[in-house]
Amino acid sequence: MSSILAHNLHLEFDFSYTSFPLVSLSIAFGVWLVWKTWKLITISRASLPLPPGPVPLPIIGNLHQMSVTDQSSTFLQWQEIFGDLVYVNIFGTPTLILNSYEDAKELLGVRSQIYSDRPRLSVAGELVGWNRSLVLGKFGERHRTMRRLLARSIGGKHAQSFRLHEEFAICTFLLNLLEKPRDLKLLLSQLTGSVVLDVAYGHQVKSGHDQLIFWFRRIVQDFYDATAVGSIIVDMIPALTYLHSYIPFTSFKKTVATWRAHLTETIEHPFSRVKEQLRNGIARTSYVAQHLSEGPLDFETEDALKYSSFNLYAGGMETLAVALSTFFFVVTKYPAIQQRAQQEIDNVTEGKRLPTSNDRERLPFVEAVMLEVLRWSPISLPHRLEVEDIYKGYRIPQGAVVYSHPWAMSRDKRSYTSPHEFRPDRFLETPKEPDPRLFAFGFGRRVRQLGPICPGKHIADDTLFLAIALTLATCNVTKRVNEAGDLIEPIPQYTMGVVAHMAEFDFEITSRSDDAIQMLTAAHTQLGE
Ligand code: HEM
Repeated sequence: MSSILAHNLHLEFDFSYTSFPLVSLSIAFGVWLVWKTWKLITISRASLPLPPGPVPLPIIGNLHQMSVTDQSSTFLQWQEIFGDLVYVNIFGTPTLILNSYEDAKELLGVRSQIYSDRPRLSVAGELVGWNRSLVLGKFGERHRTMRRLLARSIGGKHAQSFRLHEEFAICTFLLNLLEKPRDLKLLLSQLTGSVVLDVAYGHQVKSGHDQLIFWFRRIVQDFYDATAVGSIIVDMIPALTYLHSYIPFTSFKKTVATWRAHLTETIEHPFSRVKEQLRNGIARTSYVAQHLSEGPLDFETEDALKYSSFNLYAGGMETLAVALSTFFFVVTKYPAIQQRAQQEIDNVTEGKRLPTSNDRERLPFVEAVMLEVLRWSPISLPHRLEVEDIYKGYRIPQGAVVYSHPWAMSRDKRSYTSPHEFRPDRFLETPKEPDPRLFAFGFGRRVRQLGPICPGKHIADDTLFLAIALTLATCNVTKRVNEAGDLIEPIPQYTMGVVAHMAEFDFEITSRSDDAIQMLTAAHTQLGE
């Protein structure tokens, strides 16, 4: 046995010894081949064209062609000229606009591993501190930890444990709106702020002067200011970030310090309060309470929990409010749609109780109204490509900011007939037109939702449905009559910004019956404990 082994060893030695020059040669050839192939690939990659787009100017690129107030219209015009993939350069930052669902699904979904980072914002991110949050943080392990925590608490069926939170906030909203219809915008932001703060921290908003809502509104405003025109220059030329610290007495430094202090206060305070409530055994069900009560968390996990909880307000407050203001607009404008949906609800509840989420399957038209509302006013957040990519024969440079453009997807004639019409039946006919939830909540890895796709989409879906169903069940929304006695026809107008808002419009709201008010009041009292 041992001799066989020795023989074999000897043979092996012999073989390698005699062929040494040959082996070295083949290694050298292999290295040369790899180098040559790599060179060829990089040269051929570099020679690939960028996707088509408008001609840029030196230094500022296409900045001068971007509308500050109506970005979407500019994108739509470019789509007409250049097609679904449009490439622009904004002050040196390569930027790709994805106008079709298929391209967004492939790049941001299938290739999410390299397309899930967020653009760097020097002022709001690094200087103020938003870069530790979910929405502006670097895509990596910390981001994944946050997403795991969220998925385990508010993702999928877990979202159902917050339905009573949502009902309370909606009943409060409707009772207030019936008293002050002119305050729709304010009351909507109170409603949606209240839903997300209750989900995040178990905090019920009971008055218009809520301290937590005040803090959160303040940091959102700070964020908008920190990403406004002046700050964008710093974002484009990051070196300026460091310059600021050498310029003495600049008011900018003070402003940034104030923004930072606001952010810290808003992140720390509600989190500590839940901890205290847990110690005293009085914490309500919430995202933070659920995770903290599972036992002591290590430092990184607790920090991830803290930063992801504060992001729920930033992610959910305005988006929900925009969708609901679209709903109020369409029921004002299209009375026939309102009556048909009310009839459907009355058939199920017989007007004797309020509709709940359990009625959803028996309210297909109300569901279709909700889907059409989502289709009408979609939003998106930019992604950032981490390494160079090739797609459809085009080179997409590393660091490119990638925008999915959901307005183009929702108005795409290839997917929707008469896309500019508000027509809920499109989701009831056979074949059904595509469900807008496929793009309205963004793109990313769908499996276990670890990519940047909206983590609050189930909460949003539940809240939208409930708010729409409860409003239709208890209220009549009508056009206002002007002094000459004519009906004021609402016109759909959006003000574009980070999120597109429905411009204010005239409407009247009355309760459908005394019973409706009683049911709302009873639910509000019962749930507000
Ligand atoms: C109608 C309502 C809503 C819409 C249309 C919406 C839509 C979106 C979209 C398009 C994104 C960007 C996804 C991407 O990067 O591709 C997003 C992200 C996000 N949403 Fe929502 N959302 C809604 C409601 C909510 C709610 C209620 C919450 C919280 C409970 C929430 C929390 C978030 C957060 C935290 C992010 C950032 C995720 C990340 O960067 O990983 N959203 N949402």
